[in-house]
Amino acid sequence: MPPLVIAVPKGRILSEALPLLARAGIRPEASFSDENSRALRFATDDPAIALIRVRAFDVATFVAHGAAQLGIVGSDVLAEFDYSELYAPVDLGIGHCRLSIAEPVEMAAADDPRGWSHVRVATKYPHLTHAHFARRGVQAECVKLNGAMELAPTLGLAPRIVDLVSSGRTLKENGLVEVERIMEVTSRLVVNRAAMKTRPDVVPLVEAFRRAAAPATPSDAAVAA
Ligand SMILES: Nc1ncnc2c1ncn2[C@@H]1O[C@H](COP(=O)(O)OP(=O)(O)OP(=O)(O)O)[C@@H](O)[C@H]1O
Ligand SMILES: O=P(O)(O)OC[C@H]1O[C@H](OP(=O)(O)OP(=O)(O)O)[C@H](O)[C@@H]1O
Repeated sequence: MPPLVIAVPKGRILSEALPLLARAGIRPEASFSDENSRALRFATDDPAIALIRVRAFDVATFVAHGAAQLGIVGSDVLAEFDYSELYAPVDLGIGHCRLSIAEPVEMAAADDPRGWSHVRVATKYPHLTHAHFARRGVQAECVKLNGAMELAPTLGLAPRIVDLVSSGRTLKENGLVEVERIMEVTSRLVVNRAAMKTRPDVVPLVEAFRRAAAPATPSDAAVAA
């Protein structure tokens, strides 16, 4: 049987994913945690498990198509793609943020979201944005960007944005405020549904991730002390 491939996002999730992989008993070769390495596929100390490092938005695509059997991906990306081939059995409790609508501070002072009937929005999440506004009976026109959404209002690209917010610092430093939350986001373990049925090595690994993600209870801490 070929090695099981786990897709892990490069960028900000990687640093939070490393301790989680260690707790799940997955020990990658040293270059995996080196952001400067140009390698994309990495061995682990278990010849039956390999890791690939891909863009956060591509993790879902690799796993949905069976190119990787498991992956770590934000629930924002999962909701944006909505792949039926993906099963997301474990909330990994990392990558906490939220997807929100934001607009310039001055605009927010005189704006009432309940009065919106049509909005033009810059976002990396056109599907989620359309779906959210459609539920509210608002027609949304999306300008798709892949980053730096916060520039859109001041440069006249779109008066509002839909983007991820964590500390709120990026919004603040660009003169924007959050006016509505769309969803809370954490990273999930995703599994290719067909691989789950056909490969006996998938379920034990899902269980290893489940144990690795479980928050330590006070009694665990007492045992450890
Ligand atoms: N500010 C944040 N705080 C916590 N988690 C975040 C934050 N921003 C993004 N995330 C999570 O990390 C994932 C990847 O983030 P993002 O899309 O910004 O990619 P990136 O790490 O900048 O890499 P890329 O170069 O592929 O865009 C998101 O899908 C989301 O789940
Ligand atoms: O509320 P904050 O803590 O400031 O975080 C929010 C920022 O984090 C994400 O971008 P990221 O840093 O991943 O860069 P990107 O624009 O390249 O995706 C997101 O797109 C915001 O810009």
